[in-house]
Amino acid sequence: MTYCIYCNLDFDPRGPSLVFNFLKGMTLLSHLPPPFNPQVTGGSSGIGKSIAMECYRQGAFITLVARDESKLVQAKKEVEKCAINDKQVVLCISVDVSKDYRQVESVIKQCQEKLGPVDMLVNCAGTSFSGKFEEVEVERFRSMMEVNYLGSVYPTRAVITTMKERRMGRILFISSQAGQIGLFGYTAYSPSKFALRGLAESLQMEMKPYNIYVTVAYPPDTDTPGLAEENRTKPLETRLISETSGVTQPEQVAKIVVKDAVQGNFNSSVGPDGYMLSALTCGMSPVTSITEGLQQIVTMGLFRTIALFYLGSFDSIVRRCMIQREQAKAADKRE
Ligand SMILES: NC(=O)C1=CN([C@@H]2O[C@H](COP(=O)(O)OP(=O)(O)OC[C@H]3O[C@@H](n4cnc5c(N)ncnc54)[C@H](OP(=O)(O)O)[C@@H]3O)[C@@H](O)[C@H]2O)C=CC1
Ligand SMILES: CCCCCCCCCCCCCCCC(=O)[C@@H](N)CO
Repeated sequence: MTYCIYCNLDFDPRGPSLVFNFLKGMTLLSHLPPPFNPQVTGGSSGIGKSIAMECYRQGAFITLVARDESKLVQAKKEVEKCAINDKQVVLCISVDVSKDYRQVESVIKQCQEKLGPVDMLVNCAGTSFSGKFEEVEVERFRSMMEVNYLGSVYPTRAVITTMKERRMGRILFISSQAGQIGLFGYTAYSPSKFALRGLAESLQMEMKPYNIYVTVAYPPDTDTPGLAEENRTKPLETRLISETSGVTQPEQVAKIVVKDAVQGNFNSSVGPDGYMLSALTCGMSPVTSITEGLQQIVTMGLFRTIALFYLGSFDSIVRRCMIQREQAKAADKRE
């Protein structure tokens, strides 16, 4: 038995029976009240910029974090156009979120002094790369983990203490559908996005009693400068497989993920494929509403059946591309 400092009662930290905890785990959440003060890493481009604009439209104070100062200044102007009152401010910080933790911590501290405590951290700084495993430079495996994984750990670590003290906060991680399934061409990228899920699940279990809610978003291909860059090296197989989920607009992704983060939902998915993937890969991830839990239970078998068809078609794409390449090679030799 342990003595509880909050309620002055002798109590057992394991709590009551599993059945009771099952119901308690799904307690309804309180929304983050506006105006909130989000810090958006990767806020100078693509999905991050759209998220900043979406928050600004809801009356938020924003901090944009990225490396390139000219892109930050341009994004600040675009975000400011979405203002709904004249008290709102956009602050820009130029820092590499993946390299030096001390530096990340110090700039975040400075900006909290100016704008007050961050109550929502959006980890969107990231980069993608696709290519065949044996053709990906070895250094790339490390840089992906640095930017996409450590680049989310560092800012989170820098804001969490204040959030815990204030008993309030939201942490949003932008993973990807490629963080739910491993696909041809994503041997360097996918693991860095899967890693965010492990981080998010562990962090959520630690933070829940402090009223801090963690959200992981899994967008499909989204029309951004980052995607255009990735498409320059994308293998045919990766392109054909990704087409299954189509291309979304960053504004649509932003609307969905901001709503989910404000509500405190753990999973945030975009589109019907995204919904199926999230239900199918829910595993032991936290559940944030009774409806969500029931939907997962009821749909699991059906979605796995559908998934087997998808997997079959992906394998067939890979096989056909290989045959096509070998035939082209043989024809080249004959000439
Ligand atoms: N577009 C897509 O199809 C999808 C994207 N995602 C994920 O969403 C996130 C955003 O993607 P997208 O909008 O396409 O990307 P963009 O390339 O358009 O934008 C990336 C942003 O991150 C910043 N950034 C990159 N590296 C660092 C760094 N080391 N330190 C600080 N800031 C950095 C960039 O600014 P700067 O270079 O100046 O630092 C820029 O603001 C990524 O994590 C990506 O993996 C997920 C699913 C689909
Ligand atoms: C029931 C089962 C349903 C299965 C649906 C499967 C759909 C697979 C499509 C995967 C698309 C991967 C997008 C990666 C986006 C990304 O992160 C990069 N573009 C970043 O730039």
